[in-house]
Amino acid sequence: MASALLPAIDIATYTTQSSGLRPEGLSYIGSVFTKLDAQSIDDAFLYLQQTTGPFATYFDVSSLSSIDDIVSLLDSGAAKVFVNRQQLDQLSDVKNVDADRIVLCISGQTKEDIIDSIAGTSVGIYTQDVQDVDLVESWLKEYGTERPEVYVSFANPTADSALRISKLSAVPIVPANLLTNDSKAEPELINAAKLLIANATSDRPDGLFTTLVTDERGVALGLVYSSEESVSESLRTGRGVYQSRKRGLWYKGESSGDVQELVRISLDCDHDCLRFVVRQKGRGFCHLATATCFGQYQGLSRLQQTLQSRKDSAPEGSYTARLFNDPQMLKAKIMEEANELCEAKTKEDVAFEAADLFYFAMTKCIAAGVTLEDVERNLDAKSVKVKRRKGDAKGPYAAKFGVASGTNGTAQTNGTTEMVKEAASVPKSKEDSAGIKDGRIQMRRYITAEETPGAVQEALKRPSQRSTDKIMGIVKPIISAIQERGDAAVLEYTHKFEKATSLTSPVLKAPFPQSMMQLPPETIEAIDISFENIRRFHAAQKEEKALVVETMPGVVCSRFSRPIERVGLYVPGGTAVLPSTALMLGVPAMVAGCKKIVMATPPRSDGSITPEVVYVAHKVGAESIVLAGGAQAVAAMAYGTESVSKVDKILGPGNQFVTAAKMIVSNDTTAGVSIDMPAGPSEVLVVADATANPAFVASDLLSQAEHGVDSQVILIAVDLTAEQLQAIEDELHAQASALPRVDIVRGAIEHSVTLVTKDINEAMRLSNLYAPEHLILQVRDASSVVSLVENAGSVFVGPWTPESVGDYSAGVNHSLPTYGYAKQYSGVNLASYVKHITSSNLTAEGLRNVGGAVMQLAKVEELEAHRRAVSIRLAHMDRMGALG
Ligand SMILES: NC(=O)c1ccc[n+]([C@@H]2O[C@H](COP(=O)([O-])OP(=O)(O)OC[C@H]3O[C@@H](n4cnc5c(N)ncnc54)[C@H](O)[C@@H]3O)[C@@H](O)[C@H]2O)c1
Ligand SMILES: N[C@H](CO)Cc1c[nH]c[nH+]1
Ligand SMILES: [Zn+2]
Repeated sequence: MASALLPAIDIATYTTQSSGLRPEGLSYIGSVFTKLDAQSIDDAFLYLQQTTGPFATYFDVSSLSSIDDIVSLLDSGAAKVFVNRQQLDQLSDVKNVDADRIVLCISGQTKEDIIDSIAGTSVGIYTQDVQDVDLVESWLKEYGTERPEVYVSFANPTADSALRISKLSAVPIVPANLLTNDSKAEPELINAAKLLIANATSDRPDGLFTTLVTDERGVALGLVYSSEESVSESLRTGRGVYQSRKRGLWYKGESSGDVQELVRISLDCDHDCLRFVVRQKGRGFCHLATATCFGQYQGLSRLQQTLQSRKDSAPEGSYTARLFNDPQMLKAKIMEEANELCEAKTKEDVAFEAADLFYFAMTKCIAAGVTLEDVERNLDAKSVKVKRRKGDAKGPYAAKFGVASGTNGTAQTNGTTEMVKEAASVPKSKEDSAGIKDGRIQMRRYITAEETPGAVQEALKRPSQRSTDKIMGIVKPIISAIQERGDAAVLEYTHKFEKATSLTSPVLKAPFPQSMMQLPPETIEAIDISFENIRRFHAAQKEEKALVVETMPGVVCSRFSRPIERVGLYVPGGTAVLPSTALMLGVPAMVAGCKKIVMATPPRSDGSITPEVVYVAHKVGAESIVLAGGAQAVAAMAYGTESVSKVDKILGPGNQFVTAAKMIVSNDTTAGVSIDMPAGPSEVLVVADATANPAFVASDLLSQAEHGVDSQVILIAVDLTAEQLQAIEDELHAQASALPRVDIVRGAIEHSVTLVTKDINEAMRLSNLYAPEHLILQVRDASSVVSLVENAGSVFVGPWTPESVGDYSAGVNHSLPTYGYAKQYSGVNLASYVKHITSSNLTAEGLRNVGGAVMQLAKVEELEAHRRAVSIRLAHMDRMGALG
């Protein structure tokens, strides 16, 4: 359906234009028109990206030179493009471009000119800057209605010329700044309501227009009548306003409160029925308090209504509410139902299983604030795509079900190395580099010289984390519960999250029973070797002597360190048990001389603790082990409970709940506790040049990718050829496929990237920008590159230094800042366990030397007692003749 009226806008300024229709007023009409040139094309793409809702945008692209830009506009959601003859011919060769999305710009204004111009085409026509409206009117009349859609813009737009064109079923294009929704506005403005219904017909004696009211999904809510006045009022107020045959002008919901927000007004195909699309508020449209005048909503609309009401306030025991509160369970149900739908054979079974899947999928949508209308808008946007995807199954699914996978084909489908090679060849475009075309475990690739700096920065973004607000919303009540109910609350959360329902005490006090640390001798040996290396490296960081400086004769300043008395060490245990983290946190605490070491780690579901962790706790002299994880463990150590000892500082990495809890307690002045740093999902960045061994590079990337799906690994390839890059990618795919945690790796690799740089300087600039937790240098003369490192948690130099030596046994610490915090934080080291105290010690001579400066500054700050503390002493010295 062509629009009854096209407001013309300038996309760069229409949101701020001072007169005429603003964005909301325009949205009621539903479509806008804009003329593009080479300068405004970027604005157009941005506009299409940002504009949601009922706008259909028509672009005059006749002055653009690139046909690719025009196709991209259509692909990005442009409703129609107005093109010149040459562009029309070029577009006819492009697949998937529907003729009804093209309008031909014609120059002449006589009927003969027009017949010539549109010969051989069936697209709409646009005649612009019309001066002689009579002429256009006459050929429009002559043509009748059996003609293509016609769009007309005017050299001097007036209400009269626009109305004349509209009445002949052509579409007037009128500048938005001349349109108004207020019938009482300035006379020089053109009333949009008049234009909208100029071409509407009424078959009723009272002249009212039959009006169908629907919701955004097109579900009929009821039938009413409109007049020019009611349409005008509706546009002015943005509400459903109609013409009641008994009561006159009817502002829907004025007395009942069941008002309607106006979305859009349009005409049907033969102009004898108006359609109002509205958002109904309150109980519903019908006076009988049902959603529609034909009864309650059915099907998906009904499901949406029910789910939304469950989300707003669920009755006790509601299954849907349980799903909202347990995303893992919802995920499991969606997978389960998708599988059952795939297995269903009969018509009945397919309908039954599809209904189940819709229910769980809609629950996911409502939980995320997504409506059916949003989903349908998405479907509509996809349906107008010009550049169609092939639609083959993605790698793992293709491999599992033995079907075609992606555009390049892969080893999974036919096993030919030729095709694998083709898939891995250096990409030319971003789309090629998406890394998702086949079943290979492969990072996205970017050649930095071919990208803008912004695109490279975007590629280096960490995977998005759950919103901080959401995490805080989960963690705060846990912390309050621990503060209020101590041990009982800790146990409750451990029962809930760790499923360790048999546990009756949240703490295990030292000495730990030997039976809890039974280990194979080779494990004991490995822990002992690592323990000793970590001890040595951290002991060497000890400041044995105080730092002493005489700043002026007789003025001696010194600084010495003291261990923090009580430390709480969090050892993660969610996706993997990490006894090595117990070593990394416990050994420096012991070396620093912390008097009380409290360790916390989530217990296993049978209530026991990993024996390796108990063994390490024993070796470092821990006072106790808290058998809890997450925010509850952090809160218990921050505030103390009946059995958990309160600590002064909490250290250790963890997931988002742990990190959020650490931040909250460290900001609570009543807790009196500090933290080490934000240490989240593991990361590694490998810089490799042509001297690097592809197998080594791949193994280092994978060693951090296997930590969790939220891990991220980056390869910066310095001036590598396509073959060298491919060798690394082949290794990565082959090694990853053989790993027990391949599914986790796949998740991590999905948001991991390779950047191909020209030289080592560019590589290091990007590495410093990213500030990785671990930086691996596998380049020629790697030691000399260390001088270029500005930001990194820990650096691994040369081919014989895999990152995992640092994770376990070399001696360096593996508890390191992630998420770019290496720009301002150090990893855990001995200094993390001590505080520094300074002291000053002055002789009488010293006070004479520095006293004048002190007294003068105290005077400036008007702090007389400060000044006197010096002057009294100096006077005393004078009296005593201390210095003569
Ligand atoms: N940066 C470093 O130095 C470093 C070192 C080692 C590990 N890590 C990282 O630490 C992280 C460890 O995370 P993890 O999950 O394996 O273990 P974790 O011990 O940090 O978290 C597990 C705990 O999270 C809590 N939890 C889980 N789901 C919850 C929910 N829905 N609501 C409230 N609490 C919930 C539970 O109490 C559970 O015990 C990984 O990302 C790993 O890469 C980082
Ligand atoms: N690489 C992790 C820190 O990001 C630490 C670790 C423990 N075990 C193995 N790795
Ligand atoms: Zn690791």
